[in-house]
Amino acid sequence: MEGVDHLAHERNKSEFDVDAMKIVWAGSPHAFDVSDRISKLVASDPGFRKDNRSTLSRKELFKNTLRKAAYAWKTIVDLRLSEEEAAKLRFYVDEPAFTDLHWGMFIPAIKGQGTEEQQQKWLPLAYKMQIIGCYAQTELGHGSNVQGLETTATFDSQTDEFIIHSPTLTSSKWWPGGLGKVATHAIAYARLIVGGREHGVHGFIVQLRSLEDHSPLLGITVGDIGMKFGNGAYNTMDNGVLQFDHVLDVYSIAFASIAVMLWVSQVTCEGKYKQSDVPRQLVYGTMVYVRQTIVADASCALSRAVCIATRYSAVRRQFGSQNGGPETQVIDYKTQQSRLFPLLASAYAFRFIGEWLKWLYADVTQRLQANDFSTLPEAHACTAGLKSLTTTATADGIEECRKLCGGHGYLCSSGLPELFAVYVPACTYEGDNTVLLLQVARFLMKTVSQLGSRLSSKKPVGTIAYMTRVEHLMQCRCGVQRGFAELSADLVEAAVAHCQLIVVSKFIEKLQQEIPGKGVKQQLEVLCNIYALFLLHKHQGDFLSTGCITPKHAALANDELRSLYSQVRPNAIALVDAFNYTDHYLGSILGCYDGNVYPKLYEAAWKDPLNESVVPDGYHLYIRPLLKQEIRTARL
Ligand SMILES: CCCCC/C=C\C/C=C\C/C=C\CCCCC(=O)SCCNC(=O)CCNC(=O)[C@H](O)C(C)(C)COP(=O)(O)OP(=O)(O)OC[C@H]1O[C@@H](n2cnc3c(N)ncnc32)[C@H](O)[C@@H]1OP(=O)(O)O
Ligand SMILES: Cc1cc2nc3c(=O)[nH]c(=O)nc-3n(C[C@H](O)[C@H](O)[C@H](O)COP(=O)(O)OP(=O)(O)OC[C@H]3O[C@@H](n4cnc5c(N)ncnc54)[C@H](O)[C@@H]3O)c2cc1C
Repeated sequence: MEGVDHLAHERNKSEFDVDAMKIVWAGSPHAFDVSDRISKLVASDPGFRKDNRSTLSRKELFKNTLRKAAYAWKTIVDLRLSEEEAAKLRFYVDEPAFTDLHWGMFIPAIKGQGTEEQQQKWLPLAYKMQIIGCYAQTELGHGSNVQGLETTATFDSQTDEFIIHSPTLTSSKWWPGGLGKVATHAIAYARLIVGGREHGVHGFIVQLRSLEDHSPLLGITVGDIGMKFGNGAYNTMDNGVLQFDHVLDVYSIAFASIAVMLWVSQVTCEGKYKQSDVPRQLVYGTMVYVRQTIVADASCALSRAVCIATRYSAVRRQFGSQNGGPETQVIDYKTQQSRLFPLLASAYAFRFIGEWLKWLYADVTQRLQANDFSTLPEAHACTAGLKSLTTTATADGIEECRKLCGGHGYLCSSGLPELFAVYVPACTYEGDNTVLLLQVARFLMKTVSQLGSRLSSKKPVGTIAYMTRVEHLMQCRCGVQRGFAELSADLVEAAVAHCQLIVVSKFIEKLQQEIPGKGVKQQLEVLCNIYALFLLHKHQGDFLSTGCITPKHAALANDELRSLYSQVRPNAIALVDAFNYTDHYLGSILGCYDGNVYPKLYEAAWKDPLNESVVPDGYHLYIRPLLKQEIRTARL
């Protein structure tokens, strides 16, 4: 029945202050206030409805996305929302669109790599959306290997301009989000050529389309690359293809012939290339920035799936009826708990590692401005490794949540298929996860000698076990006199172990902070222990081989895990309520707040266009002749 909370009995079991946990999850009272207010604003506005997406064609879907993006922008302007509130609104609208790349990459690239003069020119236009940008780095032939990009940018000292060109088919820009049909400008990455000499890959702001009639400019061929995984999902995004035919570009982002660059380099009016003494990898700075945002997004995506699966696991009953009594809630089965609760713990773990990574990025950015590059290698390794670890775990976790919901998890109305289809490219974009782990492995090879010293420092026992595991995995590999390439598969395992060590140790550090609210810290301690012991159980071979734990320890850890699952059980619904997601944002009948699933599933089925007629289109043409056929077959 509508209005009845079918999960009230579960909510009454909670042993902690849920409102206080909502603040912990949001990050602060202010952050909670903004999230709560904006999520409800979006949920209550029919202009942001999304329950019809699966019934739209690609063109209808894309046009609807443009409408929503424009409507969101009008809402932001009319309500004079702050940058923080606007970002939250775009998040809760929950539709991959060109705005992700405009706000998520184009603007950060100009802020991170542009000169003062370029920032003054481009940022006001971008902030007012008087230009729409994309990040055009990947090409048809190269994505992971940035130094293999083929697009060229040749400096013409006669005209003080750069000529951008796609010399081969494989140099076509391919994948940039927003490029296909919307972006008016791109930050295009190209090989800089000055005076016949090549100076590696740099970024250039290039106008693609007319601001008058949106037609591609002279020398620009641009379009969409076609349908992607899933039906709705990422097909709301116009990932594009772009070819340059000797396009004149006067706005290099990394170069300005008339402005001294703080960061990368400059090309003087006389056509001289001057490389300043900063690491060339600063040109990759935007990718580092986005990778740390993607870690925060992983906690959002995983928590969404876990919220759906947890609520539905409390609603769903199957088997176990005694004397005609109610059947057992599937959340009470130990197998369901052993699959679901580590994902719940991971969602919280990724939330806190995302907070730490945001601090690390801000710290390294501040140091860079003082020409202190000392923490750049660690920042790169951390953002690359944690992006890889959290997106892989989240993509796998969303799929596990679908399976935890049985058959109904496969319905679009569960919200899980769409969430999975939208989320899984995160394992590839912003760096293929294996390629990024190889970067971490390379960093570990260089710093493995320091691991030992870090072991001796006063660390909680749990962390010591995880540190010993990494050191052991590295020494087993480094000790073998074979090349990096030969050992790369093993070194990637050590890289994963290193990233898991970071997540566990930062979760433990979080618990050393003051955390207000009755029972809140206790719940987080349970979740931290579940995260750490679940991984120890999953990788116990590694831990046993270090000698850091014995088989008896491993067995005790498993017993403790079961006990921890029992401690989480009465608090599970409250722990997912703490995410404070509206039913609109969840987009899931199985995960609806009131748990009134079956009537909603049944009602939703009849809304499917296929049920607009009792007799389906095609019956008279195809089925009736089949049923009426007069085939004389002796066998039948
Ligand atoms: C619920 C749904 C949520 C949906 C998500 C919503 C929002 C999220 C927000 C945005 C996402 C939205 C849309 C998707 C956007 C996707 C955009 C993109 O994909 S942009 C393109 C991304 N491309 C890549 O990531 C390419 C990956 N490749 C590389 O980064 C590099 O090629 C490389 C693998 C790192 C190799 O580089 P290179 O060959 O130049 O260097 P090496 O020789 O390996 O190393 C030399 C040296 O430099 C160090 N180093 C490398 N990179 C960096 C860096 N970034 N920073 C600092 N240092 C770096 C490296 O460690 C080596 O050091 P040393 O060993 O000391 O020599
Ligand atoms: C949805 C989506 C949105 C995107 N948006 C953008 C965007 O806005 N802008 C943009 O510029 N790009 C974008 N991209 C492109 C994305 O950044 C690249 O696809 C990504 O960096 C992976 O590169 P690749 O496609 O070349 O993969 P490849 O490197 O070709 O990967 C193929 C396989 O080769 C393996 N491999 C590659 N190199 C090595 C190695 N050295 N050692 C071991 N294994 C290796 C990989 O692990 C993988 O298994 C997007 C991609 C997607 C899917």
